[in-house]
Amino acid sequence: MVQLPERFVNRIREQIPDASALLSSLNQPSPVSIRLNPLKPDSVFDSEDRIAWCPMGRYLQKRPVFTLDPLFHAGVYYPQEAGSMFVDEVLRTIELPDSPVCLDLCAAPGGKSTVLLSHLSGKGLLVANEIIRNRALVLRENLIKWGAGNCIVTNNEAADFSQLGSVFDFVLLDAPCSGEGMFRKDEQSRGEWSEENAEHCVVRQREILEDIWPSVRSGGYVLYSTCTYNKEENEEQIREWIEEGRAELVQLQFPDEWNLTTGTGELGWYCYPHKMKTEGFYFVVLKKTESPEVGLSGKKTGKKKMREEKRDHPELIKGIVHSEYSIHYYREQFYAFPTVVLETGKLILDKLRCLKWGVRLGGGEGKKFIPDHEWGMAVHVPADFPKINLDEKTALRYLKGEAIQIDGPKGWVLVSFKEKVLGFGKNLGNRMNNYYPKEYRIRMKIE
Ligand SMILES: C[S@@+](CC[C@H](N)C(=O)[O-])C[C@H]1O[C@@H](n2cnc3c(N)ncnc32)[C@H](O)[C@@H]1O
Repeated sequence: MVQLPERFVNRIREQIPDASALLSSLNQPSPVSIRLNPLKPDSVFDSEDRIAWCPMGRYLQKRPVFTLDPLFHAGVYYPQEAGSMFVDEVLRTIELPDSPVCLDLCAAPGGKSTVLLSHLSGKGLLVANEIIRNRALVLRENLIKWGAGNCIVTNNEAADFSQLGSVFDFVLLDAPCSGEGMFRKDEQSRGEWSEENAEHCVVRQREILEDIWPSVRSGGYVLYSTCTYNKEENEEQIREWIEEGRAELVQLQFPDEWNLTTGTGELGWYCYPHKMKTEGFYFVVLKKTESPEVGLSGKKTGKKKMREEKRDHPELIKGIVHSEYSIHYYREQFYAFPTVVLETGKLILDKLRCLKWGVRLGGGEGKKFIPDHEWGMAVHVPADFPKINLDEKTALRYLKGEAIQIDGPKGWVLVSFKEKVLGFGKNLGNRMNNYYPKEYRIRMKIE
């Protein structure tokens, strides 16, 4: 086992009274937990223990091989560390408008974005952003699986958002950090830790917070979180914001039996693994008191404007009767986007680098229209195609990208497992062409 860094151990001994208990908990096995998707309800894991602060959260007795479970690929649940699920409890506590515009600024791989989308339950809009492109692609994959249509995925820097004006009612800033809270779950993170890196994180977090601040509307909320115990990256990071009157601290209260620990000066909350069945996690909620708000910037972005074109809707799309979504055509693809937040959606499409915008329905003229995988997975814009339910073994073969034989109607079909959609296929009669995206295919050997 990789040793805990000595300087970390020394600091923890100075920082917290029950340091020995914390340090020895880091050599225990990590709890395994998942969060169910309320948009794709299923009774799987019904008998497992519940997580007190997150109604959809479950502790599992042992770690399954998630890759080999078709329900995981269908977006029925997301494996997530239980401390991170406090985002759910916070969202239930604060008051947001009816159709809130939310941002998850450092979102990949997407765990907390799926909490936000579950909470929004189709209302408002979530912009899930990730600065590193490859990670942003993983984020997109996970959010496509989750199935919510009221979502945009962007690949931008925090400062880019200021072009939108003070548009966000809620910003989640799950900051890149020194990762001490992951020392148990991910041993490698012990080797990557250094004091210099932690100092570097402090500077970077500060810049991100400063850069995103103008994008929060006055009266809006910022949930700041990290997975580290280092108070310089946590309470010390936001103290100034409060002292300077830029924000006020949102007072949260939790039942004593949950065993959360307050940060110094009661600034925020810690999940400590020796006191709770979680990894290390810190969170604090700020309410922006500063005004005036920032207006839309007319600054040239260098990004080519996305021009919407008029096109007749192919037969397959005409079938969608959905008053809450409107259909748009950009660069040879049809998209469905929630109408109440369309203006914001178009603004984001113009100014930022979007990797996902509402629900991509597909493209191609007339009979040659090819439905997009994203449409198949979406719950808010249901795709009305015949469903072919597969057994587990065949479902895994489909997820590996194999051509399979099915007994069903010819043409486009939705392939499912236990009634949960996995993707599209085109049944030719003697075999079905597999339209499961190449980049998402299972590469693992299946016995
Ligand atoms: C703690 S992880 C996010 C985990 C994610 N919120 C979740 O729940 O799955 C922090 C993310 O911030 C991204 N990041 C790093 N530097 C950044 C920057 N300067 N601005 C915005 N995001 C950054 C990292 O690439 C990383 O994906």
